[in-house]
Amino acid sequence: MLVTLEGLDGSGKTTVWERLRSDDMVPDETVFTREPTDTWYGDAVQRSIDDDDADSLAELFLYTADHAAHLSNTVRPALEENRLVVSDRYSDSRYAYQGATLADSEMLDDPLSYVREVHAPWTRPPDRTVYLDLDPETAAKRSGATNKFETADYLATVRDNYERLIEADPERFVRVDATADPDTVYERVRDAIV
Ligand SMILES: Nc1ncnc2c1ncn2[C@@H]1O[C@H](COP(=O)(O)OP(=O)(O)O)[C@@H](O)[C@H]1O
Ligand SMILES: Cc1cn([C@H]2C[C@H](O)[C@@H](COP(=O)(O)OP(=O)(O)O)O2)c(=O)[nH]c1=O
Repeated sequence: MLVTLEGLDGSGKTTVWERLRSDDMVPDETVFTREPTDTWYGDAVQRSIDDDDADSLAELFLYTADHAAHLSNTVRPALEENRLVVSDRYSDSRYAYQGATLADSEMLDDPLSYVREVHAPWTRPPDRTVYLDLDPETAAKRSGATNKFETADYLATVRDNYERLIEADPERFVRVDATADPDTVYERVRDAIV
């Protein structure tokens, strides 16, 4: 089973993901992974994140290349062995974030749909997605605004995009209130996974 953790920067995904790794209730053979990945593809993505002037379309394809390699090298092999895979960010991050960065593009009427279409023929959708729901102001504050994506204005558009994704696929998503205290958030996420 493939479970993904999604939400705005600062919503607490990595905090939960780290804690799940040492939880006895989570099967030992679980694969914990993330996007951007810790590979040279992920390094290329990181360079783009750090470049305030990066071309938005080029950036989409860097993230998408990283996703393709992540699927073939990590996610699909683990699923073939019937292992639980827990990914800190995955395809919905692209739909929500690049859907927002491309919002001003004159070439695309509906960037979110375009990014989904680019993935559709070859991606492997998650079986369950835990969405850590947080308002953009708190998200920007918690994340420390360390990169170009972490402003409340931009994150508001990203959040609207996540809402569109949830509306289109309500069965897959489990919404968790990320303003709750860390222990409560953690228990709700774990209950959604095991
Ligand atoms: N439930 C919570 N309440 C308050 N602060 C939190 C909570 N969960 C995480 N944090 C803090 O918010 C910041 C961002 O958390 P992090 O797990 O890195 O988020 P993300 O991976 O979603 O960007 C960290 O300083 C973390 O300690
Ligand atoms: C995976 C992914 C991340 N991002 C963005 C979100 C983050 O601002 C940045 C780095 O992701 P990440 O390291 O997960 O940041 P955080 O822990 O703060 O949530 O990349 C995208 O824009 N598209 C994507 O497909």
